Parts: sequence; C-alpha cells; structure tokens
Amino acid sequence: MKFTIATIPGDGIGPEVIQETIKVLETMAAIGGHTFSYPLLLAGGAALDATGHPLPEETLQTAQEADAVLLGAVGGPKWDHLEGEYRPERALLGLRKSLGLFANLRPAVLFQPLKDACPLHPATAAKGIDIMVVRELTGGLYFGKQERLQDETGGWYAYDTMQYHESEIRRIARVALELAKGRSGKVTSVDKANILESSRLWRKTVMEEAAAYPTISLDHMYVDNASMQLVKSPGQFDVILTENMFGDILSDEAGMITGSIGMLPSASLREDQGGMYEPVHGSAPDIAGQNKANPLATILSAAMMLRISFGLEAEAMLMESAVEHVLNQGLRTGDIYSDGCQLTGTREMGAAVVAAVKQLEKKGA
Ligand SMILES: NC(=O)C1=CN([C@@H]2O[C@H](COP(=O)(O)OP(=O)(O)OC[C@H]3O[C@@H](n4cnc5c(N)ncnc54)[C@H](O)[C@@H]3O)[C@@H](O)[C@H]2O)C=CC1
Ligand SMILES: CC(C)CC(=O)C(=O)O
Ligand SMILES: [Mg+2]
Repeated sequence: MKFTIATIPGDGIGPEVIQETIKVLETMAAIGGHTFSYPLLLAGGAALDATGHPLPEETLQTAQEADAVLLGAVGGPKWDHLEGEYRPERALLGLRKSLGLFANLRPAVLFQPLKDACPLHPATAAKGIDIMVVRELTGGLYFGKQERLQDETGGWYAYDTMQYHESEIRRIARVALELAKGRSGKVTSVDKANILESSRLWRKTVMEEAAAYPTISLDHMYVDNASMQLVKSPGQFDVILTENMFGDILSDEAGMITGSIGMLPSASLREDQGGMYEPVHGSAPDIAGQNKANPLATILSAAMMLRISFGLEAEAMLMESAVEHVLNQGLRTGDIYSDGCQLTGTREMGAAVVAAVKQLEKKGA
C-alpha cells in the first residue's frame, strides 16, 4: 500500500528523532511491501527562519492532503522573544485546529524492562501501568480569546479564556468512552468543577454521554487531586478524559511515572481517524544537537500512525515489540538510563530498533 506522510521535523531535537523514525518506517515499508513517501515540511522556528511565518500555507496544504502527519517538535529559546501568531508553538495549534484534530490520545505505558528505573513504589511498577490520556485538543484555554492590555494606571494586565461548547465535550467524551470499552472499562473524567464554570458544564455533559455506556464505570476527579493520585497510585487509572490544558500537564506527569517523557507517543485525531502523530515532549533545547534525545516516543507515535490511520496493525505491533526488544537488551538513552544498562545515543537507538525489527520479523514474531 502507498501512503503519504507529511513530515514536519521542526526544531531542537525534532529533526533528530524524526530522522530515526523514518529509518524505522522505511524498514517497515520494505518488510510489508508498502511505499511511504515523506514530503518534508517546515513549521515552527525553522519555518520562521526560512519564510517569516511559523506555519506556511504550503505546510498546511500538504498536511491536509497527506494520509497522515508526523511531527517532531517546535519551539526553542531562539524564538522566545516573539509574540502572538509569530510564536513557533502557534504552528502546532494552527495545525491541530485546521486539521480538526480534536482528540489527543496519549498512552502512558510502563515498559516492563523500565520498571527498575521507574521511581515508583516497586509493587505498582511490577503490576504495570497502562493509562490512556484522552485530551481535548482544539478547545479550552489554548484556543480561547486572550489579550494583553493596559489598565488606567498604565500597568499591564492580561487574560486567557477557557471556553467549551457542549458539542465539543460530547465528542471527546464519546472517544474516551468508546476506548474504555476495549480496555478495563473505567473512565476518570478530570476537571475543576468545584470552581470553573466550563468544568461544571464538562462534568454534566460527560455524565449525560456516559449514560449511553452502561458497562463503563465513570468517575470524576478534580485536577489537583488527579495530579497527586497519578503519582501516588497510577494503577487506579485506565482512561483519563480531560480538557486541553489539564491533559497537557497530566500527560507530562504520566511520562515520569512510566520512565521518561522521551517514551510517550501521541495521536491527534479527527472523526475519520486521519491524524497527526507526534511525541508528547517538546524540542528539548537543552539536549538538542548532541545525539542525546530518546527517539522512542516518536517511533512509538509512528507505530500508532500505522495502526490508526493506515490500518497496519501487524506492522504497528512489530514496531512496538522492537522497542520492547531494545529495552530488554539494556539499551538506554540518558533519560531512561539506570545502573547496569548501556548508555546509547539517538542514532544508535534508532539503528537498534531497525535491527530489532528485522530480527523479530525473521523469527516471525
Ligand atoms: N509538541 C511540541 O512541539 C512541544 C513544544 N514545546 C516547546 O519545546 C521547547 C522546550 O520546552 P520544555 O518545556 O523544555 O519541554 P521539553 O519536553 O522540550 O523538555 C522537557 C525536559 O524533558 C527532556 N526531554 C524531552 N524530550 C526528550 C527526549 N526525547 N529524550 C530525552 N529527554 C527529553 C528535555 O531534555 C528537558 O529536560 C519550548 O519552546 C516549548 O514551547 C513544548 C512541548 C511540546
Ligand atoms: C504548544 C503546546 C500546547 C504543546 C504542548 O505542550 C503539548 O501539546 O503537549
Ligand atoms: Mg505538553
């Protein structure tokens, strides 16, 4: 089969992790007899430098026409002085909104070889952690009206607006409830309904949607407690359903309880399962250009792309098994390193996954 993957390396470690992911995808293409093409597109700081705008029209158009989008990360200190639509991170929001990607799936799974490196209570780590964060991605605080103004004293003030339409809550709630059917059947909706009006509507609407899913158990948690519970006993969570900013924060936290944010993939989807696939992490300027970035989050995001947007389940499973295999071999980038393991670089980790894919395929795994 032929697929066009609009590929946006972006900034910082983005190009490094994308390069390794393409190597793995090319290996998958050779094995499965598929043809993947990767039109390389500019967004974020790289696009600002080249074109003066973080999200060039050509990028948007090619992304809209492609079978899926694969993105590294955008942003970095070089562009931190910029304001408004010129901020590189705006490119990401622009892509999500224009492509209608309202559902962000962020699986946080503790790979068993990492459980010793996991800073959790050993009993929880041993039982495993498998959480699916379902984050609303095109509404809430990141898309509400925002402004910086001067008051009568000449001092500055600013505001951001958290706004949700019932229809936006219903459609993301259905995504979470449907996903829970194929898992252990529990949805925890996270909000701040003791104080925010948008959260009160969120809770009421989620309860109404859940009424059509009698086999799913739904509970509600305030976001402050949820962030504590996630550290205290992550095993209690199955599907976490939440709004845009809460999901952004909780998924980074979920990264640490499963080893590292460098392990967390994500899929941003619209109703027809078309989507953009990107690691949960950002451009990590502190380690960019040093062959230190963990490419596994992006490789796992590409596996999600094969499964969800291309329907290539066997290939997706092979990629995920290859990741588990290299971890079992003891290979670790710095973010997941622990004593007794072998410290490795971005390129070496990518090459190890390619080798593992070939080896597992030969064995018929
Ligand atoms: N999706 C995107 O494009 C995102 C972009 N950003 C942007 O990225 C820039 C840096 O943001 P930060 O808040 O520092 O978050 P970050 O996720 O880039 O980095 C946070 C910490 O995690 C580490 N880290 C992240 N990814 C890693 C990987 N693959 N392997 C090993 N270590 C990794 C970094 O070295 C750093 O210590 C900012 O400009 C921010 O706006 C932030 C989050 C998401
Ligand atoms: C620009 C930010 C909203 C990106 C981010 O942190 C995320 O989506 O996780
Ligand atoms: Mg984030």
